[in-house]
Amino acid sequence: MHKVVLVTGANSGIGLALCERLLSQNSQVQLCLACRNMQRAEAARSALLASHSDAQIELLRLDVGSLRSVLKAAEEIKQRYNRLDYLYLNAGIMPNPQVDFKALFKGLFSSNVIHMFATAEGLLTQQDRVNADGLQEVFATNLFGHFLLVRELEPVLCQPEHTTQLIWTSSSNARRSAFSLEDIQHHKGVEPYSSSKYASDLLSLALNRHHNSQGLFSSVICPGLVMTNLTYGILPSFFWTLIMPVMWLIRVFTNTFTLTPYNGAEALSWLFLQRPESLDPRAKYHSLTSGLGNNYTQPRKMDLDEDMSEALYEQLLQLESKVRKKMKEEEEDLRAHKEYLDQTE
Ligand SMILES: NC(=O)C1=CN([C@@H]2O[C@H](COP(=O)(O)OP(=O)(O)OC[C@H]3O[C@@H](n4cnc5c(N)ncnc54)[C@H](OP(=O)(O)O)[C@@H]3O)[C@@H](O)[C@H]2O)C=CC1
Ligand SMILES: CC(C)=CCC[C@@H](C)[C@H]1CC[C@H]2C3=C(CC[C@]12C)[C@@]1(C)CCC(=O)C[C@@H]1CC3
Repeated sequence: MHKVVLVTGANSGIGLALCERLLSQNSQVQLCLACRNMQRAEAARSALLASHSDAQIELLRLDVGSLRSVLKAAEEIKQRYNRLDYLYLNAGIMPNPQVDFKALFKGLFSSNVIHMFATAEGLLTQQDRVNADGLQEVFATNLFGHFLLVRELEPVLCQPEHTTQLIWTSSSNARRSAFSLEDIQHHKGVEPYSSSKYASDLLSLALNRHHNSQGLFSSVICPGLVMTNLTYGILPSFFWTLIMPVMWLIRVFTNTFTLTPYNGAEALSWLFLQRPESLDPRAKYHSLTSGLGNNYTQPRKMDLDEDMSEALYEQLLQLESKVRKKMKEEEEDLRAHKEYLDQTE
């Protein structure tokens, strides 16, 4: 039977490279590109069909940063497919990033320099905002929209007769100290990206605890530092091009500088080939590229706490009930308003 694979944020960067790699690995795979912009989704499909003319590629409108869009997309998925084999939770944003150049310069002369380049610890902050659903945008996009999608799709994902893999694109920037159970949306801090990625690591662990017995397995990957629209938002693309020789040199010391979307998608495509039961729920699977340009995947233990992951899971369930209630009330208000308008006409 053909494997059904859904990828969020599939129209560019690592998501698009993953689709390309999956089709090269298995031309029979049934791909669904879940994107918020249908024009970009069409362009991605055309690019994939140019190299894989017989590929089965469907498009789905999904804005993971909008609760209504997630619910609508989940309904559509349930109508289209009676099973999903892989759900790649890849869409992500890093709005208004700011590099601390002073810290970067200081770090260059410290013993921590490799760690700094690999994780961006102490180098990067972002400016978040509240979205139309009243949630912090980075949290809503990188974590909560995906969580709601998984919750809505549980009947399709949790089928004991076959396994499904959830695969989160996390980051080496995910850091415990950026995350707080008292502020899971990161209202107060300046590292919403790091917080949201650490939250995805915790959530993946909790999803395994709750759903492995139902055939659902969750993993997290880190693609390394990759040149994509996300990184072009941090520094302009011409700057990255200028410093490319320096980056190749740094790659000799830290294999996390994968640089191309193809290399960054290594761990995502490696996981496609693994038996989910054999994976370690406490490991992050890193895409790595050696100084000579060879790609490989390496699991590294994550700094996770079982109680913390359960507490986050509980909070997400509570937030889910709250937003569902709010959406229901809004729909009822709208219906009442329409009825009133009909009567007064
Ligand atoms: N590049 C890097 O160095 C690293 C990236 N990552 C992670 O990799 C993932 C992919 O990012 P990358 O390929 O680098 O960057 P890109 O910006 O190229 O890709 C991000 C993708 O997510 C989509 N997306 C963003 N917001 C939404 C939304 N609300 N609903 C649906 N889709 C959305 C984008 O769509 P659109 O084109 O419409 O904006 C795009 O397709 C992200 O989760 C990122 O955090 C992790 C570590 C390092
Ligand atoms: C000489 C040189 C390489 C300069 C660039 C300095 C910084 C802009 C980068 C150093 C480490 C990078 C990094 C990321 C962004 C750019 C850096 C801070 C990420 C945060 C991008 C998104 C991620 O998810 C993880 C990356 C870690 C490393």
